[in-house]
Amino acid sequence: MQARLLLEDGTLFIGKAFGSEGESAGEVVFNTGMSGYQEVLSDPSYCGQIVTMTYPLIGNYGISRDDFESIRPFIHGFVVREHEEVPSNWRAEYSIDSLLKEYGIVGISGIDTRMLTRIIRHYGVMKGIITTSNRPTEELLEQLKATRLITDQVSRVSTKSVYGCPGTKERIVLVDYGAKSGIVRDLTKRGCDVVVVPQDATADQIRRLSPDGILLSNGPGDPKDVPHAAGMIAELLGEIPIFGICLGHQLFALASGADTEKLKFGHRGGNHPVKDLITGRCYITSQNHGYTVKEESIAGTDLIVTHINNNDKTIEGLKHKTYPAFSVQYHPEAAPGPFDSSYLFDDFLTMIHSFKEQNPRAPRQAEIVAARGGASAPKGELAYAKK
Ligand SMILES: NC(=O)CC[C@H](N)C(=O)O
Repeated sequence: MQARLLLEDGTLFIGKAFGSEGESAGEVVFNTGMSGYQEVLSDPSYCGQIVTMTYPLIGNYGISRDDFESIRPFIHGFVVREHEEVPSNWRAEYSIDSLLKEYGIVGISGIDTRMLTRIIRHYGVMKGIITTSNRPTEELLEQLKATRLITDQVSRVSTKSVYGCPGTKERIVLVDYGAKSGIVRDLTKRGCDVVVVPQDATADQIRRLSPDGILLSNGPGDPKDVPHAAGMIAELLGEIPIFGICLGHQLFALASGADTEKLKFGHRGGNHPVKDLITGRCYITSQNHGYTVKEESIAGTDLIVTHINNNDKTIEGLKHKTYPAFSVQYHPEAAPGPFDSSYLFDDFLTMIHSFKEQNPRAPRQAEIVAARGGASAPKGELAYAKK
């Protein structure tokens, strides 16, 4: 069956349909990973986007039970050069075609993904629509131009209720803006007692869980579409150690008074070089983001830039001058991508331990709060107290 991919600028690609039949619009982005398509498909941060893989052969090792990064894929379409229907790998349980069909995701193969990627690199990310229908192209283009892309992705992908991944060590509240399983894996591997909370959890709800640390997860869309997050983060900053990843990093920056902006075509893939400005060392990182923290917005805040991207020099890491809080724009949990940055989870735990040593009362925040009838801890009570 034929499928078409039409871009907002009128460029039309004609290819073959795979996955589900139908029609789907989204923001067209590209990912440069040479493998890891299953993790890409199931990364909730792609909610609302049509993803094209620049690597030409996709599907050859199939889909396996263990490689999902969330409970289901949220992407709005999948574009590949060549799609392999018959996976050959001992871990494969079914094909990418079956996965897309199961979740109603429209795919298109057989198009020139190099041309598509060059268009996006040149003109920036834009809206697109994939269809298996026969509707006239002019009609589709009009519809696409009038289409407003969704902005409520975070509430679509976040958990609706609190759940735990029990452990015996540090209690980490993971705020789920669209968290990848890899983050939970990295925490539970270290023995952490992980409690996952919905994206709109309030500071008081989080305090009541007595966390030793808070992890702000990755997630889809524009950080400014999650305005309630900044208030929660600002309230807990200095009271409980915080680590932000990707969207979590952007939200931490906004909560600290910095600003974010959209990149022309983003960073998506497993080979982005990031420089640690403190040690001078370069790390190859896994990335998936379209927004970034504005460099000029850092001045006047209490943030320090710790990492930059070696390709375009954009901000990749931040830390707070006084409070126990840091964040990275990339993915230390990899999935897919290199594991070079997994040490950041150890750094987070080290930060938690030193904060505890300096603030022996800190783990009993919930009691302090309860004793005050739910009001937050008084300023100045902790060494890292807010100004
Ligand atoms: N993976 C992420 O968390 C992405 C963050 C944000 N949605 C962006 O595109 O920049």
